[in-house]
Amino acid sequence: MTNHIDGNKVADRIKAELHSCIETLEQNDVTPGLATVLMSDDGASETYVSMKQQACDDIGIEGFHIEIPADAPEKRLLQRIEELNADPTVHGILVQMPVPDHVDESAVLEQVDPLHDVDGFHPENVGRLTTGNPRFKPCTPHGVQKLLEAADVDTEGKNVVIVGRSNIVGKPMMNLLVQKAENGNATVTVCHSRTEDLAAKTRQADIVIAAAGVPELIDESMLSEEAVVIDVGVNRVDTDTEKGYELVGDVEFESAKKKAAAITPVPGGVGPLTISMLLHNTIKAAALQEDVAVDLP
Ligand SMILES: Nc1nc(=O)c2c([nH]1)NC[C@@H]1CN(c3ccc(C(=O)N[C@@H](CCC(=O)O)C(=O)O)cc3)C=[N+]21
Repeated sequence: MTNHIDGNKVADRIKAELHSCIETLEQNDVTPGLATVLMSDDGASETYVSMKQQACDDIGIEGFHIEIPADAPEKRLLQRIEELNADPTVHGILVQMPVPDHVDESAVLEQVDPLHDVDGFHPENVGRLTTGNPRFKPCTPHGVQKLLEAADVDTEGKNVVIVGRSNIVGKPMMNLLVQKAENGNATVTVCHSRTEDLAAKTRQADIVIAAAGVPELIDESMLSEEAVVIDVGVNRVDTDTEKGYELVGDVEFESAKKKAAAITPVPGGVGPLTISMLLHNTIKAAALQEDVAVDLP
């Protein structure tokens, strides 16, 4: 019987656990603040940013939403980030990716003060993650760990195949899973667009984490019996429905669920955890900057 892992349920539990941290901060006259910066014409980015701001409202984090025209010069974005770094009411800063082609992504990520970098994308925070002493775990990979934990899937000694090598999911996911730590200690293979015979690799996996951004790339034929399947895909496929698109994962869900011991859906799987772990990192940033001890879940 396949275990359908309910991301919304796990995300709601984590948000409930975060409430006590917010109360501790309030008792110390601290209101955590998260600034989201959007410089994009992409509809998906607007959706995600509004979801993040809504989640902040729900939990009591003060949200600041900044929009910069997609055709503005790069220096306008860099200057705005500099102002946010210096704003005492802002503890977390997230610049929604992707940024426009004319903007240097690395320059943007390095402009965010590492103590405000709630994505965990700043090189200093990537370095701390890879050396096993993370300040901020990137939200989606950390959310995947929370889903595996909730599904009682132990990663120790398991063969994990990550499909995708992005800086925001694949690579940090690999780093978290190889660490000598709880929810780590796995043997990890990272596959990507140049991998030969992908199916041969994924069929060896106890756990498959699909984060390639390719709609329905993984199907039943590519899985071992009782594999655990985590679908990180958030692909918008155009349809003639009212919404104009449907959200499709990197896994062909109806096919994969025939073989998987546990599987996450899209939507309703990893996405909600990305949001919850962003709230987690924002609370951690406020606690660090304001020197308040909180007991994070
Ligand atoms: N600096 C930065 N940090 C990010 O964390 C970041 C980013 N840029 N750029 C884009 C990706 C994507 N991302 C998602 C967040 C929530 C859902 C989510 O909650 N999705 C819902 C469905 C939402 C819908 O209906 O479209 C679900 O899967 O249930 C999905 C994707 C964060 N990202």
